[in-house]
This record gives sequence, C-alpha cells and structure tokens, in this order.
Amino acid sequence: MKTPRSAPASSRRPGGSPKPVAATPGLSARAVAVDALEAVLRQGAALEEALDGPALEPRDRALAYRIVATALRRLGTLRAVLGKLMERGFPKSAPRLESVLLAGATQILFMDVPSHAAVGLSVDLARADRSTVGFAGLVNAVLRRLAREGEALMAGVDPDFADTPDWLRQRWTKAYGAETARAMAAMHRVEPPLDITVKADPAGWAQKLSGEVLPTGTVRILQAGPVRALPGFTEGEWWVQDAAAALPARLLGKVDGLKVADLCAAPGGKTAQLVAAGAQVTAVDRSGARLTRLRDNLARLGLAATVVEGDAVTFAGGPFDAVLLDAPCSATGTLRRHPDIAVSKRPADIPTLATLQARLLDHAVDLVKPGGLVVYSTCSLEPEEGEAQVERLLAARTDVERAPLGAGEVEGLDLFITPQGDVRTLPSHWMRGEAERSGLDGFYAARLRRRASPTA
Ligand SMILES: C[S@@+](CC[C@H](N)C(=O)[O-])C[C@H]1O[C@@H](n2cnc3c(N)ncnc32)[C@H](O)[C@@H]1O
Repeated sequence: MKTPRSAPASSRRPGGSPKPVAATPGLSARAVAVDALEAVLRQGAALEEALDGPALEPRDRALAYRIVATALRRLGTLRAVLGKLMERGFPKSAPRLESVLLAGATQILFMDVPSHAAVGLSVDLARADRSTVGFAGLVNAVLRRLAREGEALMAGVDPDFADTPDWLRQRWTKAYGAETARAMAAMHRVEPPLDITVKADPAGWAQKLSGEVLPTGTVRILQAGPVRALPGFTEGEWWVQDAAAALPARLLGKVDGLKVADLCAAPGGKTAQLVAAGAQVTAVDRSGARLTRLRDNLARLGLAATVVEGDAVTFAGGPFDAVLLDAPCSATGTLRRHPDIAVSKRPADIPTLATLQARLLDHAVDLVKPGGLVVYSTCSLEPEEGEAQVERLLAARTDVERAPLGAGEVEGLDLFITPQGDVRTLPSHWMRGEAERSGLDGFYAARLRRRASPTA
C-alpha cells in the first residue's frame, strides 16, 4: 500500500492568504479527514494507514475517522448528489476540492453535525489550501444548497446501487442472488459494532463492557470508543476480532497439545485463539511489519508462539498435526470495517490472488501429517477465493478429502454451514434487530483432511 504523499493541511505552508487550520475549533479533525480522503481516493492508501500519521486528540481522531469512513461508505451517493450540484463537474486544477466537498456533504447528510458548522468549516478548509482557496465561494454555495435540498437530491439515488462498485454488485448478485446482494449493500452502509474474542468468561466481559455474547462466543460491543481505553485491553484479556474471523480456528476442534502451523498469521488473531486453546503454534507470515504487530499482540495477551518470517508457499517446517491457512485475499468480506476496499480493489486482483491461494493451499496440505486437518479460510465474498479453491484442490489431489462440519459440532455455527459442510458467512447474516448490532464479515472456511493413505 502506498502512504499518503501530502502533508496534513494543518502543517502545509501554502503561503499568502490561506490561514492555518488549527486556529478554529474542530477544523484540525476535518483537515485530517480531507487529507485522508485524498490519500485513499487518489493514492491508494488504506484508510487506517491514511489516518495513522497526524497527531490528533483521540476525540478529533475518532471524528476524522467517522467522516472518512462514512464518506467512503456513501461515496457513490455523495458523488451522485454533488454531481447534480456541480453541472460543470469538478475543476481539474483542484482535485482536492472534491474531498473538501465529500467531507462537508458527509457531515451534512449522514452525521450529527449542524449544517452551518459543516458548511463554515468546509469553507475555512477550502481557504486553507492553495489549490482550493479560489473555490471557497463555490464550496459555500454547493454545501448550503445541499443543506437545504439534500433529502430531495438523495431521493433519486438508489444507495444499494450507488454505493457498491458495479463490478462487486454484479459478482455478488451472481453468487448470492439480487435480494442478498441488496441486503449486503445495506449492511455496508452501517458502522459495524466492535467484536472481541476473550480469553475466558465471555458473559463476564460482556457485562463489564456493556456488550452481549453472540451465539459463537464472540463479545459484541456497541459504541465502544477508543479500544485501548476499554477495561481488559491493557491487561491482555481480549483482542479485537470480527465474529466471522473467529470461526476458522474453531473448525480445528480440540487443539490442546497439538503442533499447529498458522500460515499467513499476522496480525495474529487466529494465532492467539490457537495458543489460548493450548496449541503449540508456529506462526508464519512474509510481512515483517505485520509480524511486529503479531508479536506485540501476543506479548500484550501473555501468549507465546514460534514466529517465522517467510513465504508460506515454500515454508519448510513440519509435519504438523494441523494447519490453518487464512490466505491473503481481496478482503471484500470486510467492507463494513474497511470501506476503502471498495476503492482500492480491482477485478484483476481476484485471479492474481486466486493463483497465490492455490499454491498456498497445496503447500498447506503438504505440511500436515497424514490424517491431520487443514482449515482453509478467506475473508472474501468471491467464490474464486473460497469454494472454487477447495473444489480445485479436491479435483487435483487424491491425498486430501473434505472433513465436512456437522450440525451442532461448533456452537452457534449451524446457520453458516453450506450443503457441502463448509462455512460461508455474509455481512447480511445474523440480523439482530438494528443493523448497527447485526451482521458479520463475509468469510469462507473449509475443513479438509489429509488422508492417512492416498486413494486412487
Ligand atoms: C488475511 S491476512 C491474515 C490474518 C491473520 N490470519 C489473523 O487472523 O490475524 C493475510 C496475511 O497473509 C500474509 N501473506 C501474504 N502472502 C503470503 C505468503 N506468500 N506467505 C506468507 N504470508 C503471506 C500477509 O502478510 C497477511 O498478513
């Protein structure tokens, strides 16, 4: 991923008339939000990366995050509505102007920010940058009109279509049907709850954190605020992990005392689950930076694993009692939490990733003992990265078979078991009243067994 090239507006020295943005309360958060939007939309930066750099108070950081995440979730709708107000389109000489307007329109249409404040701060932001200072009047006019006519302008836009890139909507309609594709689009518009995996006592932690225990044991918390400030974080009692991401490791069943390879392990959510369940884990990942996060996470949790930096396609350890391969993928199942993925991913990414996944899966089977289990998972909604990988493997090799999941085998999982005995979750699954407390990431997981003796 590229990192943002532009310095935050708050630190730019455009010279002359632009005024420093930190002078007005609330402006720094908006400036950082606009910079981050620019980085995501024009430089391919990941959202979290884009918000990583600038120093901000936690409250301002949270506000900047909400502006950018909401703008990305509603990007198609926002562009459609702004397009109606900008008959001549966005001036090519000021690409940043679009981000100023997107951030302003997001606050007016989708956030609890008084319109006059959103308009005023957006105009100040336009004035603070050399490339947009000449468009401050336009920003004022467009956003004021939006504040008056926003509802009517949005009425003609179907968000299920507008906010999902065409290529993804078409794929999901083909794979899951039009109705489900619409239901998934609706979930992608909503800020998801915080899901955590606890070492022990989910009910106790749910009570302490004002959350609820989901049927699979994940604790779900609404309106959590900064994660690090929550009870139990510093003490290493739990880690952040979407409810769906917590499922693959559980397909291995009892792992106490087993030697388990966790391939593509960083930042370590599944490694932590396996270690906490008593396995001797070898965690392999090729990214040194992500392994640093894995080591930090394990240290905070007081858990230990053997960590190997290297390519899992050629990793020469083993044999292992069991292998978990949580393969790199398009991550289209995580759009609720990472709305930047709708911007950064391209159709051509799917076959490239599928080729890598096939090589990783073949090698994962080679690393397990005869009779041992392999779990293959991806956080993708694309069948080429899930179901099709397993079908290909089973067609190509006689030394591996599916070990289908049975009903009632893993608590809370029955809803997601496919006719083949795999697991498929969708963002629109698990509707539990309001959308804000519903859903889970889109995941695929299959359990396979290396045969004790290959059959012809
Ligand atoms: C989906 S993430 C893994 C998430 C992790 N299993 C967890 O639960 O926290 C995929 C990981 O695969 C790693 N990766 C990609 N290609 C790899 C390869 N050829 N060998 C090893 N790791 C690889 C990436 O660095 C990334 O950390």
